[in-house]
Parts: sequence; structure tokens; C-alpha cells
Amino acid sequence: MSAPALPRHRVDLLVVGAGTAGLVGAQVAAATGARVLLVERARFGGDCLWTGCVPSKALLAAAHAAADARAASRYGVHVGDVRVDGPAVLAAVRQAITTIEPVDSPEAVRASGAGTATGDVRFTGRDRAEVDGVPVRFRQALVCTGSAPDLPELPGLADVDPLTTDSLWDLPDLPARLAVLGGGTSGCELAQAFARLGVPVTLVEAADRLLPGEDPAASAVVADALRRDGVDVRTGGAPVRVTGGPQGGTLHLSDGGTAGFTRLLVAVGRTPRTAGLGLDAADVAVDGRGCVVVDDALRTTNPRIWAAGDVTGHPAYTHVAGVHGNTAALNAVLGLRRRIDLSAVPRVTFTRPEVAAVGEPTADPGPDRQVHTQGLDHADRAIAEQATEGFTRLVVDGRHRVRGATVVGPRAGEALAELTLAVSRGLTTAHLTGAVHPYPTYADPQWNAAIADVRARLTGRSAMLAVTALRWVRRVR
Ligand SMILES: Cc1cc2nc3c(=O)[nH]c(=O)nc-3n(C[C@H](O)[C@H](O)[C@H](O)COP(=O)(O)OP(=O)(O)OC[C@H]3O[C@@H](n4cnc5c(N)ncnc54)[C@H](O)[C@@H]3O)c2cc1C
Ligand SMILES: NC(=O)c1ccc[n+]([C@@H]2O[C@H](COP(=O)([O-])OP(=O)(O)OC[C@H]3O[C@@H](n4cnc5c(N)ncnc54)[C@H](O)[C@@H]3O)[C@@H](O)[C@H]2O)c1
Repeated sequence: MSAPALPRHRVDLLVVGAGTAGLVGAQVAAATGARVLLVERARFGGDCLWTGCVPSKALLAAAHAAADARAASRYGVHVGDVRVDGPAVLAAVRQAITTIEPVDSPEAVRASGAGTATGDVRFTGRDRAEVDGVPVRFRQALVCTGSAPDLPELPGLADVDPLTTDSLWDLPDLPARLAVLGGGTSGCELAQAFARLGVPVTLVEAADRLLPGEDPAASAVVADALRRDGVDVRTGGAPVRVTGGPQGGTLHLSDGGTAGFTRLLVAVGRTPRTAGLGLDAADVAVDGRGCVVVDDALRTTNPRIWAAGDVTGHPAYTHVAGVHGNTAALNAVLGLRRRIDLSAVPRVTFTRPEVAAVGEPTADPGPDRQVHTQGLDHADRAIAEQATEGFTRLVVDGRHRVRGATVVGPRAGEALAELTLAVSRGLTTAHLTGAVHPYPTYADPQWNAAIADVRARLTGRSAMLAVTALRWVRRVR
């Protein structure tokens, strides 16, 4: 392999890793006129493009198409037998990646004014690094190396050649029988996708419910939906060992249960990619999980070095990586101290129905919070489309500001946008009710939840006194 061609001069900003955080950071910094070098050791585009958001959403699109076709008869539309062509589905997934790839390519980065190189970066000092052994000096650096899938310590796991979200997309065909370990966001999305494509799936979650980070009512809706799709959902029983070989095997659970598979997909969380980066030599501290320690301006313990995206241990989403990359790069090259605010980071699990949430938890809120829940069974659009499974739950503070929300239902991710704005800008339920909303949409329940809060305020003791006083004043005039 030939050595990478690197600039001889000291670069203003060395960006390590060309995933979302690095791509955004490099391009934003270059736009200020800074001399930027973006180095990637594998594929420009990172996890979102190659192994994360794009392939998983493309696979879900095929899965939902199959499920919609099977269910079309409930609208009186008959489509006959639904046949899924596994290799064609996976080819369509790869096509989605290929279509988006040019936007994240080295050519696109260079067109923005930043330099690019391919190679493995390792820090060798506080202001220097090597790319595949070739030295490079920097004024500032931005670490955007992302995270990699965890593989748990499980006897026999290595023998069955487990899939992760890194390797899944190279399969030539759908697996004959799949077991999925981990019922978080990745596990739920992928279990539903494969089940809807006709693969028998067992989903094993160690916690007592799926999506343990979400409102329990949302977990229950998703578990029901997955079971209806044919997924064998097992919660509360951790795997203790695996038997078998590359052709398939059995997962043995702590509750004595077993699950057979031809392929096992492991989706039990992720670890930041900091090993081997030479962060010690650069005086950059990592925490016990291996995340780069950053302050709220994304600066590490070395004032020349910044970090952005999954590697920081902040919520692992592409939109966070993008905002991080932008903020950290401008802080680095312009000497700013703009801060990251994680209080209103939205998240969406793209199952059907979707689960979308932002802000404070909607389950067990504090004593000074009101909770308003509206079911989709009263939303005309949902009734018309026979998709009434889901709800919207708002958490409102004593000043009637929206502090948190969970939305479960079709297009919940889209409906969440307004609530994200409300939480991040401190908007009240009166702000929401004061804006005219289009009818009929899947956002109706959140409008109705806001109306319920405003009505409750109008029927409160002080509001009733004010209304009585106004009526009395009118009468005596
Ligand atoms: C299955 C799945 C589905 C997902 N779906 C969504 C979704 O729908 N929405 C959403 O918001 N998020 C989603 N995510 C999360 C999202 O993909 C990540 O949060 C995001 O990609 C993180 O971006 P990043 O820039 O921090 O890291 P990455 O995209 O991981 O980029 C890091 C890059 O650094 C490179 N690198 C590492 N070490 C070095 C080194 N020493 N030298 C040079 N280069 C190096 C790597 O090769 C990699 O390309 C999903 C994740 C998964 C796994
Ligand atoms: N739609 C999206 O935005 C999206 C989709 C996928 C992933 N992501 C991001 O990627 C991150 C990682 O996703 P993930 O699903 O791999 O991790 P996760 O941390 O979200 O979920 C992992 C799940 O595995 C369970 N688990 C842990 N060890 C286990 C074991 N030994 N056996 C069975 N279950 C076990 C955990 O209880 C947890 O529910 C997410 O947190 C999210 O930030 C986002």
C-alpha cells in the first residue's frame, strides 16, 4: 500500500473519521477559510451511510411494502400472494447507499475546500499525529471516530459467526431463520424488518421489556406490533451460552428457554472507537467506557483537540453527530465556545408504529408536572387508515411549558418535529393550541393533548374566579 500524500505544512484542523460528524466538521471549517485535512481509514460516509440509518431504513421500506401488500385486503384491495425476493431486497438496500454515496465522497469534501486522505490516524503528541505512519502536524484536531458494535462475552458466540450491524449488509440473501440479541432501537427495527420480509425471527432482550429507554406504554405497543408480525419476543431472560456452528445453532437463555437460528444478529449496544488512536500521547482523557471526555463546548482535556459524534458517548444519532461536528469545528477554528444542549435531542425508532420521543421522560414525571395522553383511536386520520395503534403523551410544567413528549404511531417521527421545537424553545401548550393545525393528520393527538392542558387551566380555581369576575363586570356595565 502506498503512503498517503499529506500536506507538508501544519494544518489548521485535522479531522479524524469521515462519518457524519467528521464530514460536517471538515466542510464547515473549510468554509471559514481554514486549512483542513479530513482522514478516513475505511469508507467516507461512516456508519450512517454504510451500516446504519440508510441501509436499515431501506430494508424497513421493503418490509413495510410487503406488510402493506399483505394487509391491503382490509381496504378491499386484493393483491394475491406476496413474494419476497431476498437478493433483490438487499440489492435495493445497496442501491440506496450507492445513490447517497456521492454526497459523502472525498470528491464532495474536496469541492468544499477541505483536503482528504485515506489511512489510519494515530496521535503521536499533543499537536501531531501519523496517518499510516506518515507524520502530520496540526493546530487543532477533531476526533470523530464513531462507535462499533459490542459483542458480549458469551460462551460459544464466536463459533456461530455472529452478524452485527456492520456485517449484516453483506449477506447475499435473507437468512432462513434469525435470532436477534438486543431489543433496543437496532434490534426492534431489524427484527420487524426481517419478520415482515418473511424470515422467522426470535428477538431476545435481557431487560424486562423492549426499548427499555422509552415510556413503558410505548414498549408495550411495539412488543404487540412485533408479535403480530410473527416475531417471537422474549424479554427478561438473558442469553447464557450459544451452541452450534457457522451453519446455525441455538441460543440458551437464563430462564431455560432456547431459540434456534441459522444466523444470529447481535445488537446489544456500541463501544466508542478510541482504542489504538494514541489518545494517551495526545493527553486526551477517555472515561471508563472508552468515550472521549469533552466539556460542553466539545473540547477534550487537550485544549487543541475536540471530539464530536458517537465517540463522545452523547446520544448516538446522526443528527447529534451533525450538530456536534458543526459546533466543534467552528469552536476549534474560530476560537468560539458555543455549547451543546442535549436537553431536547429527539429520537425515533422506525418500527411500525414508530416511537418518537424528546425531552423529559413521559413515564413517572416529577410532582410538579402534568401529563396529558391522547390515543390515536380518536384521531380521524388514524381511523380512516385503520392505524389507530398508538398515542401521544405530553409532559407539561407548572408554567404550562412542554417539557417532554412521546409519540407512538404512524409518522411519529414527523409529528415529533413540532414538539421538539416546543421543548427546545420553552413553548407552552397555549402556543401549540394558538397555531392552526391541518386536519386530519397524525399530529392531531398532540394538538388535542395541548388543548386538554389549556382547558384544564381554564377550569382551574384562579381561572374560574377571573371568568366569574369578568361576567360580573359585563353585567353591571
Ligand atoms: C443499524 C443502525 C441504524 C441507525 N439508524 C439511525 C437513524 O435512523 N437515525 C439516526 O439518527 N441514527 C441512526 N443510527 C446511529 C448513527 O448511524 C450514528 O449515530 C452516526 O453514524 C454516528 O456518526 P459519527 O460521525 O459519530 O461516527 P461514524 O459514522 O461511525 O464515523 C466514524 C468514522 O471514523 C473512522 N475512523 C475510526 N477510527 C479511525 C482512525 N483511527 N483513523 C481514521 N478514521 C477512523 C471510521 O472508519 C468511520 O468511518 C443508526 C445506527 C445503527 C448501527
Ligand atoms: N432509529 C435510530 O435512530 C437508531 C437505530 C438504530 C441504532 N441507533 C443508535 O445506535 C445505538 C445503538 O443501538 P443498539 O440497539 O445496538 O443499542 P441499545 O443500547 O439502544 O440497545 C441494546 C439493547 O440490548 C439489550 N442487551 C444488552 N446486553 C444484552 C444481552 N447480552 N442479551 C440481550 N439483550 C441485551 C439492552 O438491554 C438494550 O435494550 C442506539 O442507542 C441509537 O443511539 C439509532
